[in-house]
Amino acid sequence: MEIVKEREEKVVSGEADNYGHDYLGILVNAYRDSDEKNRLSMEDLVDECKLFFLAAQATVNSLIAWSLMCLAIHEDWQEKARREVIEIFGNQNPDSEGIAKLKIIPMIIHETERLYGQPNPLMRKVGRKARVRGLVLPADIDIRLATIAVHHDPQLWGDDVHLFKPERFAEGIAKATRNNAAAFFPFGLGPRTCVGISFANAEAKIALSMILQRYAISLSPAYVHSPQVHLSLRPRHGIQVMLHPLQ
Ligand code: HEM
Repeated sequence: MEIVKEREEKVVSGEADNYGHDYLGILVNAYRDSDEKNRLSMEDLVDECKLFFLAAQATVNSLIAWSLMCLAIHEDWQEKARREVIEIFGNQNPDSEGIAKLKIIPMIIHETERLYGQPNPLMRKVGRKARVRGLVLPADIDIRLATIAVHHDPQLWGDDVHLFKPERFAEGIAKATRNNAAAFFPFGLGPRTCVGISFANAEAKIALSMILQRYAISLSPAYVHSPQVHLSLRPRHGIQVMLHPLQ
């Protein structure tokens, strides 16, 4: 609320001529909308900020951490990924054109999302009685879609379901799931699919590329594998890796 106040004061004092063009600026604009019908309350503004912070921070943080752990263990994939990154970016910072060309890094990210993705089920309420194949769902019941169970189902992924095998995604998600959209949905499905999906994947691609450009990664002997269910699936004791500068 203090940050919002600061932005408002800058406009009042003439130091700035708008509330900013970032997400917070858009929210402050809506909070100050002259049309009461479109106006956002301060409570909603704060709730939006909390939602974006919680939904965006822990999730991407975990994704990058688990991806690094997988790369530290699977040195062959680390090497393949580094070769791709150097080929595309050299020692320059990743740009959007290069990010679109990455093939190996997205495979690694999807496989990490499959193995270490959202541990909490998606919740839905059944609006009206529905039949799903042989199953009758009465109106008003709550259902929970356990993403992590689906992502670890040997019937969908094979007996090697628990192994880190990015090659599953070599020809994209549709091929990996044999066109079954309900077999892989780390960001949810349908109208309420995560709004941050592209942003999250871009962040992970950039972070992994920049680390691989600079360091060889190996797992510290101090690391204890203990995934913990929280907002995201997080490493209970952190992930201790050793970074060896490449120069
Ligand atoms: C690896 C990273 C992420 C994962 C795995 C993830 C996953 C999800 C999932 C599963 C949902 C619920 C979808 C549903 O109920 O069907 C969701 C919702 C949401 N996510 Fe993400 N998310 C990630 C990153 C982000 C980022 C970076 C942002 C913002 C920049 C974000 C913003 C949101 C918001 C605002 C919602 C609520 C959407 C709604 O209810 O309409 N997420 N996310």
